[in-house]
Amino acid sequence: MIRIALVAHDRKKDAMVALAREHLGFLQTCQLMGTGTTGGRLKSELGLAVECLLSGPLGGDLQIGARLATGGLDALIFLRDPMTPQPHEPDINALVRACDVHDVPCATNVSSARMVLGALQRYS
Ligand SMILES: O=C(CO)COP(=O)(O)O
Repeated sequence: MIRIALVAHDRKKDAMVALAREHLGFLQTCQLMGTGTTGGRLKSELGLAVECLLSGPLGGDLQIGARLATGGLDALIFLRDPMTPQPHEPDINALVRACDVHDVPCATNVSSARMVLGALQRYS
C-alpha cells in the first residue's frame, strides 16, 4: 500500500481538501498520515482514514520527517504557504530536507501534487 503524508499550511488547507477530493478514489487505497489540523479536515470533510499526528507548530512536521527518514513514507504532499512566516520554519525546512536526503517525492504546490499523485496512481 502506498504511504502518503498530507500537510498544508492554514491558507492552503482549502486547496488541500480540493486536491484530495479530486484524487479521492486513489487516496482511499493509500495509507495516509497528516499533521493534526490538515489530517482532521481530510477526515471530517472527505471521510478519509488519515493517521493524524501532532499539529505542525507542535512537532507534526518532525514526526513525519522521522517516519520518512526511517523508510515509512513513499511521498509527501506539502502545500506550503510561501507568503506567511511560520513559527516552526526550521521544522518545515527539516521535513523538506529529509525528502531530499532520502530521495522521497515531495510536492509543495498543487500542480506538482497533481503530477505526483497521478504518477503514483499509474504505477500502483
Ligand atoms: O503547520 C503545518 C505544517 O508545517 C501544518 O500543521 P496543521 O496541519 O496542524 O495545521
